[in-house]
Amino acid sequence: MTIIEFPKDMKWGAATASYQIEGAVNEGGRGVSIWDTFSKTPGNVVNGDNGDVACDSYHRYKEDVQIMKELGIKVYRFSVAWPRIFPNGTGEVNKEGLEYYHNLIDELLANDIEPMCTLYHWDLPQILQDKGGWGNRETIDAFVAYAEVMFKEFSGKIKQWITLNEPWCISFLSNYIGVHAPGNKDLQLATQISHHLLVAHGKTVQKFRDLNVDGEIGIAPNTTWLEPYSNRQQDIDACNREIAWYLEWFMDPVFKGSYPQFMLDWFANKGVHLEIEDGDMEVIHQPIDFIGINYYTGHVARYKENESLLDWELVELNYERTDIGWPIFPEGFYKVLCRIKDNYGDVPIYITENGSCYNNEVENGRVKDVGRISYLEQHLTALHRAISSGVNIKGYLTWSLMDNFEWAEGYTMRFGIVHVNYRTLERTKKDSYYWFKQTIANNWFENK
Ligand SMILES: CCOCCOc1ccc(-c2cn(C[C@@H]3NC[C@@H](O)[C@H]3O)nn2)cc1
Repeated sequence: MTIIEFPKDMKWGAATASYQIEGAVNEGGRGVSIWDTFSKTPGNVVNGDNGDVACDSYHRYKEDVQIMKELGIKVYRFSVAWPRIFPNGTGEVNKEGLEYYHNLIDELLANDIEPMCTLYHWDLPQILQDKGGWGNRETIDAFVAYAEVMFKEFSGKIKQWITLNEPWCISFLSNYIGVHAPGNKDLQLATQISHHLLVAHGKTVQKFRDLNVDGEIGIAPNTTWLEPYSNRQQDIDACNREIAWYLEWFMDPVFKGSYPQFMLDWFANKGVHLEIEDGDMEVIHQPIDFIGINYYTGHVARYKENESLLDWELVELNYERTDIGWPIFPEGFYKVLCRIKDNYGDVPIYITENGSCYNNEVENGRVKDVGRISYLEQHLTALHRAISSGVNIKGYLTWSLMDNFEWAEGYTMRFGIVHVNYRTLERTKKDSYYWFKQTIANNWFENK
């Protein structure tokens, strides 16, 4: 038995996102988002699920905040739906949208919970997509204008801001692989979008500084880990390319002011020509206050010529998997955090998403999600190893507070520590909720 104890100032929290929990898509003056369009296009989402109702948090946020308060979290990460603030993407501000988020934030503050606000968690106003979306440089300034309204409206209430959630998903998953909205399958477009996203991030950080907003600002890349199957250089290089595709492709421009040259060369060999305007890299290279790191899973892989985009293949070693099929790979969590420290030094890091999919249902009023508790034990141990190795971890927010709309998987995949009955919208705290509550209260847990 080993006690895993965290630093005294560790901030514990939970995370959600607007399109995944709010519902009320036609209320409060909200405009249409690309996920409304994508989810209602047949074949894109399992069972044809969509976010029309989701967890109905738009109406039930007070109940949700009480669940957070009982949990004992210090910080709650949520995202703002851009189409609630600018229904048409730009132009007239929707006051009802601002009012909803004031009500949510006031409820959090009244219960001594700090709001961590993600400005963009994938629900782009459809009207902007109709004009090219993130593939159109004009969307950059539309995003900065939206962020400016949010900064001016909520400065003083929100002290931690995240510009973009998972830029790899926004660019490559959604515009090259094509399984998320808007569903393009174009490497040139996706790579150019990744650049526009970084410019939007940098210009937003500049605006944040210019407005002298009280608080901190960061960005939340999603990460993965590929462990080389052998110590052959080709296996090591192949795994490095995939890890860099999620991490250094985005964080090197932010922290070093340039893209990784080996990745630029790789994309050039695939016919990609990145349009970089004068001053773009300087704008992207704005100092930020923290990084939000999202980590779920890793794999073992090896080089395979002409296989997929980056010439690697998975090697099946029968790791235990969660119900969504992702291997349970806590070693990768530890290693990617150490890689971030090696790359970028002591930048403060919040784990803004880590969690697992287990689809246990309610039985006699209880949800025995033992798999999720085991996942948390393994990944919090990996996190503790990283802290012990000198990684500057400031907080851990689990994904997710509650079961919700898991994008292309719809409602079939449950990531919450609170179960949601999507027919009745009843919330049921899972065994993992009580385990996490005790861990937060103790600031330690026992590894058996
Ligand atoms: C068919 C080929 O497919 C290639 C990989 O396809 C995916 C799909 C999904 C993910 C994915 C989903 N999540 C969880 C979310 N993070 C943000 C929050 O909104 C959570 O819901 N993280 N990563 C990655 C890769």
